[in-house]
Amino acid sequence: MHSQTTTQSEHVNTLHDKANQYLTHSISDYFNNSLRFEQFSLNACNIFLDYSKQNLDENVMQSLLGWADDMQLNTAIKGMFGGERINHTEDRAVLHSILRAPADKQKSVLGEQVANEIAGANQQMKELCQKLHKGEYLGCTGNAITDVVAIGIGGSYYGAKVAQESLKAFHQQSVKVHYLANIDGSAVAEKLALLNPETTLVIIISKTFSTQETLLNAKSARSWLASYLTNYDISDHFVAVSSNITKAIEFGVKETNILPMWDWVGGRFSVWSAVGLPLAIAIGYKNFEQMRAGAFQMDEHFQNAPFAENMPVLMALIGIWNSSFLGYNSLAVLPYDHSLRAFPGYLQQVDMESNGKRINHFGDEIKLTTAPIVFGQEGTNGQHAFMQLMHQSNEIVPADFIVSLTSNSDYHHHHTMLVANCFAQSEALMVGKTLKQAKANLTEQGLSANDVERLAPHKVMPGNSPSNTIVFDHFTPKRLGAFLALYEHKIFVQGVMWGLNSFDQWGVELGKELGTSILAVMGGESNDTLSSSTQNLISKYLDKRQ
Ligand SMILES: O=P(O)(O)OC[C@H]1O[C@H](O)[C@H](O)[C@@H](O)[C@@H]1O
Repeated sequence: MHSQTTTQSEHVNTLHDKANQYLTHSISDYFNNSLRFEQFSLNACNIFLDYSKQNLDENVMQSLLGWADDMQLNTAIKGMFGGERINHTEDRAVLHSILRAPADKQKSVLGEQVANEIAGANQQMKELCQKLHKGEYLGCTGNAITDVVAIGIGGSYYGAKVAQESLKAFHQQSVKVHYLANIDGSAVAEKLALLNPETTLVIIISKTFSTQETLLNAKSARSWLASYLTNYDISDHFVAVSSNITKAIEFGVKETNILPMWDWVGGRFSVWSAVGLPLAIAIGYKNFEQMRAGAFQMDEHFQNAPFAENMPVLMALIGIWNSSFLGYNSLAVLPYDHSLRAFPGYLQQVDMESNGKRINHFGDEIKLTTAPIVFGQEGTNGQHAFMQLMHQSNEIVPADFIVSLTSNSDYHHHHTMLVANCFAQSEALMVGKTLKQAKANLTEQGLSANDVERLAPHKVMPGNSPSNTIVFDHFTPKRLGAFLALYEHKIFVQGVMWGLNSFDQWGVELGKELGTSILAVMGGESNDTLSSSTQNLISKYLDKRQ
């Protein structure tokens, strides 16, 4: 399916030529066209995208869309949804989206047997949720489970965590769901101190069941349970979600308490599978299904809307224009919504772990800048921190402002101020402030001519920073599903355009390997391949080790 490299398209050269000219184009000037906002915004699945504050026009869009055709984006989309093994370095299909599709679609793509496995896993999730909510899941001392600790990291953590926080209004009161991801012992101690072992269920989530952090945290949780519940069989306090059933059983999880995963669901896209179990427990299985339904709605939009009106495709092309052509190598993700405060962290994994690569399908270096450095924080906190750099440094940082029109709380006047700040920031980043304006402001404030001259340059803001504003009414499970799928597909499209495999993560694997080797050195093994810096740091640690 990979018929050509990114740079073989003539549109790429055209876009490079255009970029030089657009770099000095004022975004504000696009608004001389009174239809700018109408023409550069769209609605899909109850999510509204305003991209009128981007530094592009119809001309650039046409080249980007032409390039998408050259890269056979349409075929690539069909390939992914149809179950082609597009993750070619691991020889796997990429089918997280099938988990949110109706059963007949699952059957036609995966066959009857796997479709039945999916249905079985869903049934298992549903029953477990119901049992917990009714207080019928009992711990070994006969008390009902009241708390669930989900142990997992990366994709086996972030999706469920971010969705659970976003959907607070839908939380079930009967069971509290907690997460443990970091390997730091302080995190473990803090979490376990809140819990009663008699009424705690531990869900170990690991696709491979070999991730160091997850296994160590799970072992510590097991010791904690065992030390309190001596003389009891604690196996009912464990549930596992994994594609490695053997290892989960070896750990001590009952086979009937293991929910499956499949190799065609990538970790960072796995919240739609049983990896979403803690989330389903937190919000109820019906709401979890609604979230899948929302994502399916976005899947349908993505597969059927013409590219010029296709939200994930447009967001992908805009992002590529910014990073690969205009040379803006970062993306600030700024949710003006407290419930989405974990979203920047989640997106860091989904985006950077997917597209933070420089080699194309043919094994050659990609001649374009690929994934941006994604960072962000909830508004307005970010305004009092890194946004200074966005206004006045010599970096241009494109931004995604994400804002809910309705408040999640009764403090409506807070919400008005929050939204006002969001709109003010995107406007200020675009408009900036000229030297002339800065001087006029200072003169108005009554400063002496000398002070006006001295201070004015410090008050200048270059402006012209592009941004998207993504707007929705408050989150429902369905809308959140659509929103998460929007970013998933955006990232997929970007991978196709850059000609890279968005679904492996060899860089992360190297860290895991070295982590294991260094742990062995700390345990007494010698390893002369390590640098003297690392050897000495290990010695320093060993000198102090308690
Ligand atoms: O689910 P696990 O096998 O424990 O993997 C957890 C995580 O490990 C690594 O960080 C991978 O890069 C992630 O994509 C994955 O989600």
